[in-house]
Amino acid sequence: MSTAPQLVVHRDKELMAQAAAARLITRIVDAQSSRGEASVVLTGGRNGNGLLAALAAAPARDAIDWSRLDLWWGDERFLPEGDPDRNVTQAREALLDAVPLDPKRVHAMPASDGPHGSDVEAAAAAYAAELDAAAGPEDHGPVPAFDVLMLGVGPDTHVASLFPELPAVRETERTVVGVHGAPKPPPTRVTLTLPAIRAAREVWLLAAGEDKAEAAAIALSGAGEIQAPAAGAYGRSRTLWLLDAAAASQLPRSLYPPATA
Ligand SMILES: O=C(O)[C@H](O)[C@@H](O)[C@H](O)[C@H](O)COP(=O)(O)O
Repeated sequence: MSTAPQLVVHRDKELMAQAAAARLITRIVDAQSSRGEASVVLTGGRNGNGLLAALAAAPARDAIDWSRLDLWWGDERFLPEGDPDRNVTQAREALLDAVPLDPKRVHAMPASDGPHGSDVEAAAAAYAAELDAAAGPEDHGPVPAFDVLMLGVGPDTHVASLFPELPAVRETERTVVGVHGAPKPPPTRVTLTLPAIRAAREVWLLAAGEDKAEAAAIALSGAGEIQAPAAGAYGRSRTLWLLDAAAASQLPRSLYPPATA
């Protein structure tokens, strides 16, 4: 059952990142107060890392009990450990190295020089097994019901490493797959699939900047998920698009309230 997307439009990308960070703090604190822990899926890219940097700078940052937060990734560039282009490397620089996380709860996707070597399919299968092991009886399938799963939106409407028309976006069974020939470098990646994304309680799509305006308009206009993967990304109880005015500039005004501050 897909949840209709809710849109929030902010003045500019800086304010969008700050507001999204504040929203994430509240969501994590609420989950931790009701369940004793929280789980969040991070995304790579400028908007995703911008949110993490805003979170690092947020005055209320440490309302989060970092020791009871599980972090997962929606995708990862299949590069050696520590490569500056890996999403986990950039997340560490933006936030993770500044907060007292429990290392056992930071679930980075395998690197290309890890135990699976250059076998990206084996790396994907290992991450799928880790997700399955973390899922509980109350979850819906072999993936934890993440509290928030965040996705940057590419100019071609890709999310995670699910690119239009490529095999990964067509996957209906596996939760994690390898990607070859990604149009956004590097070409080899590991990614959650749409079934895994849809296990999340809430899916937040981040789109800021003029270069996202066409993608947002296409994805929110009823396009199919194979041609526009962002259109297929929705949560079990909430699907939230967080945009800035530039990224929302091609959307019908009827889709969202007047831009908030
Ligand atoms: O590994 C990646 O590159 C990201 O996970 C990717 O899905 C990203 O979120 C989008 O391409 C948007 O990136 P920008 O925010 O930089 O436009």
